Amino acid sequence: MSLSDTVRGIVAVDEVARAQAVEHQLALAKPPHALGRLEELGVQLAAIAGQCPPPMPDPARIVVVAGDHGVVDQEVTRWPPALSGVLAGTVVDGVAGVSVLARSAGVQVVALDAGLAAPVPSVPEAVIRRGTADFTQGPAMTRDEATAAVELGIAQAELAYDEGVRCLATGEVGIGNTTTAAALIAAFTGAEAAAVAGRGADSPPEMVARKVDVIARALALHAPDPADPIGVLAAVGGVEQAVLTGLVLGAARLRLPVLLDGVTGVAAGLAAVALCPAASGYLIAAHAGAEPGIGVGLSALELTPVIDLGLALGEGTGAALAVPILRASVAVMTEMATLASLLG
Ligand SMILES: Cc1cc2ncn([C@H]3O[C@H](COP(=O)(O)O)[C@@H](O)[C@H]3O)c2cc1C
Ligand SMILES: O=C(O)c1cccnc1
Repeated sequence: MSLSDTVRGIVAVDEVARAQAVEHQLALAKPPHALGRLEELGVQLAAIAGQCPPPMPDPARIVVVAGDHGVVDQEVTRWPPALSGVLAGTVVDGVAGVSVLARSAGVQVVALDAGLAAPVPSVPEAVIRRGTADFTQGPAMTRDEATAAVELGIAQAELAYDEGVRCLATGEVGIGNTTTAAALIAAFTGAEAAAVAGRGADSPPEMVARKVDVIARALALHAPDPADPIGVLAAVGGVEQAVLTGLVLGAARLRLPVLLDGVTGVAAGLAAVALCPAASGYLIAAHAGAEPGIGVGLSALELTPVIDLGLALGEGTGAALAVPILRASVAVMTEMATLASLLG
């Protein structure tokens, strides 16, 4: 489905089911609110599904989108760009961090090369462009490429739905992508470059200072307009964030919960909500994470992360770990006795 049809097809989450779920939580055999955030998650899942109690978010799938970033020319990462393709292959081979954590949580992982600089034989490809341009010199990609990337993500959500998936999550690999994600978060929230640039994959302090300068220069060069989200993605985005924006919108259109993982997932969530505010109710922040852009983006989205384990790996690792907690929130609503049943 096209971006415009998808945006038109997104309806806000169901407030009737939400109200029923709030009542149901109060009726369960526990003091009111005693299960804390677990109760809020169950309520949100009910509002998303339009059903109380909500269905299990199973099977869940993390879509790991791989891309490369021209801005690595500005020395914003410690790592060689060739590592992006190697990491994507590791995801396919089932031995990446996200592969291990997803397996332990019973969560599916798929990898997709949407923008690696060079193909990797084992990684399925649907290439928007082979590496973006350095956004300190010009736009990272064209508007048409950004739109095609978003529509690729929408198609990934639709494919997952057709294969029975009932919870989606963002995942990524791409050396340099914490710089593009931070630039997007600054563009959508109005935050200063210094508030969003972080250590990424273990950048030393002088490199983080360079990331601040690179992001500030890009914002000054492009003056991205948050009211034009495709323009923002094209100017300072990466292919991963653009595809994952579509994954989020596709999930919302299909009324599936979607976990935002890490700084790239948060950037995609901001872009999706800028394109369609009604999508916001479908978003669940997987984890807090060490990247400062995550906190900045999540406050703008008014989301509270499910877990906080100090993760700084990306890939979708936080999303894998959050899925069992979503399941637990559903189990409570489905299986727990009510106070009335106990007290007769
Ligand atoms: C061995 C290794 C495994 C990773 N897995 C995910 N990332 C993460 O780090 C990269 C972004 O960080 P930066 O912006 O600093 O380059 C992305 O590939 C992201 O997925 C990794 C990074 C490394 C080095
Ligand atoms: O939190 C993230 O998303 C992250 C952190 C470091 C490297 N890559 C991603």
